[in-house]
Amino acid sequence: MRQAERAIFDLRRGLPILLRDTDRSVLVQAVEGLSDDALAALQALAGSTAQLVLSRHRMAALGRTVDGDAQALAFESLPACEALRELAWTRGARLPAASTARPAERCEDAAVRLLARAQLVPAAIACPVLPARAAAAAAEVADGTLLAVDVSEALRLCQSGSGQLTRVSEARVPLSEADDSRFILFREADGMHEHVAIVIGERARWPDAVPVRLHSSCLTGDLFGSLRCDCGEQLRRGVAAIRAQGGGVLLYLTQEGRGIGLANKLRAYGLQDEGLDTIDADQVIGFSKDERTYRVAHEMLEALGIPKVLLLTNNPGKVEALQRAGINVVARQAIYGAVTAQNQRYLHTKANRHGHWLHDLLNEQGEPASDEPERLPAPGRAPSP
Ligand SMILES: Nc1nc2c(ncn2[C@@H]2O[C@H](COP(=O)(O)OP(=O)(O)OP(=O)(O)O)[C@@H](O)[C@H]2O)c(=O)[nH]1
Ligand SMILES: [Zn+2]
Repeated sequence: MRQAERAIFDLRRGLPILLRDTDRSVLVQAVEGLSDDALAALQALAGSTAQLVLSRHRMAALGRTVDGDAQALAFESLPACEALRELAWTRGARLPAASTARPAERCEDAAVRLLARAQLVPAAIACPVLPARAAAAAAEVADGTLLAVDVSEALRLCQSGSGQLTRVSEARVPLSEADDSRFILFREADGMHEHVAIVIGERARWPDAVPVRLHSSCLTGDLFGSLRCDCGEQLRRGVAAIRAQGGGVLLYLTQEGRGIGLANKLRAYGLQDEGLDTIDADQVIGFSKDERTYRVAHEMLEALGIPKVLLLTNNPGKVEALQRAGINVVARQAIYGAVTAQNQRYLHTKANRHGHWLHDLLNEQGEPASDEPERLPAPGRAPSP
């Protein structure tokens, strides 16, 4: 999958890539960072008029419910870059009347998925390469100017991730809440994403069902104590709760902003300041309510030899994902941060629209009612809230 992984870097740099299917090739580029000159150059190389490809979440934000995961929009007269950007992620933008939408073909679909994986706004410019221009495009591929990627490979990367993790390095790192901790770093095959397992206490003293927390990174909350979310407190309380039970593991997953990346999370915060909730804000930028998968977490638990866990979370999705992957989640323990004036709305949205188990906390309006572990049904059956 090397070409597809390389494509992510090119897209992030604002370069075009060539996606190749069996019967067609399409030049694609991120709308984010696009200039009018780059757009003209792309169309000249392909010999075709560009289309705008948007995710179905963005289409929904534009008021269109559509089939499929992405739509390709054709215009009677192609808008300038600035207007394309507006269509890609500005709130309140309207589709021009003289535009037609059709379900994206494989290349266009892969373009949007690659952009999401690159943590850019999932909106692409796509120009099918006309037969008369195929030789010119091939020449750019041959001299290394343009990266060509097989569309099946790109789709595979986006669907399943980049394969095996490598355990890279480790060290003892005493923490204020757990002075007997080790950090073990894992790297994904794409070389881009790294995740850390914080192993707390002596393994011989761990409970049979190992206390585990999956924590998705949140720069603003974890590092700076942002009051907009509950992450920072959950992180520290998570370490302390694991320590208090004799030790276990906190997996610190590089999944900033529920997988949309910091740049997009800050865009989403701007939209929340205009009145949208956390889910609708992500949708305006083109994302689902949660872009995370927990395949990496499962692989890390396997690498560490942990088949049976007590999971510290309020998120039913995490329990389900680990159970589906074959980890025996025997119990679930609530892990709360404090409710503040600034994060109250966010927590209510998590409870009401994400289905997080936060109602006890929010009803209490203060300290949690209970953080006793709650036993879960055997895998295969849905856990009760
Ligand atoms: N997109 C987006 N992400 C956010 C926002 N606020 C916090 N996050 C991210 O949400 C994630 C929260 O991660 P976790 O605390 O692991 O997960 P959770 O789904 O809340 O589940 P538990 O804490 O285990 O109950 C982090 O990646 C944060 O960066 C927001 O307003 N928008
Ligand atoms: Zn946070």
